[in-house]
Amino acid sequence: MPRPVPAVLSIAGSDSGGGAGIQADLKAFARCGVHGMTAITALTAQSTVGVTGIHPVPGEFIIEQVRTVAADIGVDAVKIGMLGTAETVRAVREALGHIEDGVPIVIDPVMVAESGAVLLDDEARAAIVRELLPLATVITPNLPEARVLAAGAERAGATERGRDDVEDLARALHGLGPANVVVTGGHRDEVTDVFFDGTSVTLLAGERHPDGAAHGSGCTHSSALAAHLALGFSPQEAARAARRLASEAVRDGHRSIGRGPGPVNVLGVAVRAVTPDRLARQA
Ligand SMILES: Nc1ncnc2c1ncn2[C@@H]1O[C@H](COP(=O)(O)OP(=O)(O)O)[C@@H](O)[C@H]1O
Ligand SMILES: Cc1ncc(COP(=O)(O)O)c(N)n1
Repeated sequence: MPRPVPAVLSIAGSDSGGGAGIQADLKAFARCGVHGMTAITALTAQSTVGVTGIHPVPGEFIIEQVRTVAADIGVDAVKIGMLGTAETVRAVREALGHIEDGVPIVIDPVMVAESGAVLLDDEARAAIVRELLPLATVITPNLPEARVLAAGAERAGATERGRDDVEDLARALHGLGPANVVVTGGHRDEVTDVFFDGTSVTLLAGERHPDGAAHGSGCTHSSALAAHLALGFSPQEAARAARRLASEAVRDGHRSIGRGPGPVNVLGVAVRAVTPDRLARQA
């Protein structure tokens, strides 16, 4: 029987502060109207201020999480976020073998949290490039992540040189094997996402919300993108929709939750808590 709504799987880390990672992904899936599923790669003890600990999930158990949901529910798109270690990358590569060929895969090569904490070691970065990027339908690095990945590409002889221009960066990253590249714009003044499909570059412009809250913006973006692919949108249309949703989530974000960069709020004004006061007023 066809699923009543698409089912989208996030393979990513948990953010105990509720702003990024798996927690952001499930909120983005709910906002997009798809059924969200999770295979957790690592637990982080994390707040808006920093990460105090990382507890990787054993590779075998990452594979088991994916195998279990794929066998019963099925998977219409995958989003991959924080991986942390090379062992985790290898496990995720194996886990993808339990998902049908042709299911779209979005990879957000998470390296550093908004708070500055490092979430990926060097060996893992090389493993992502080698094992996962060639499988991706879309990769969604932010500008610093794109620079790091492209530098690796140059060392491997995959690109020619000098990569400060974002469009050139997107082209260089396409050379690593993904079908499409989005370099997200949160770290640039004009906040324009750069989309490259191997033939042409499209600039996905939009409003900048300088006073918003951006912890979780990248996770929200890549999850919304995966959800839109599952819903049948083209990669470019999905990237446009994801940019809009992420930007609104930053705009509606909670600046005063925590002492660091506050969490995005992808559910926006649609969700208002039912407080005893509000309930009494309605009665
Ligand atoms: N201040 C902002 N105003 C509007 N959109 C933003 C803002 N910051 C990030 N975005 C959008 O959120 C998405 C994630 O971008 P980015 O912040 O670059 O990712 P990351 O969280 O991985 O650093 C992109 O679509 C980007 O354009
Ligand atoms: C578990 C986990 N995954 C990803 C991020 C990056 O999120 P962002 O760059 O949007 O702050 C994070 N901080 N924690």
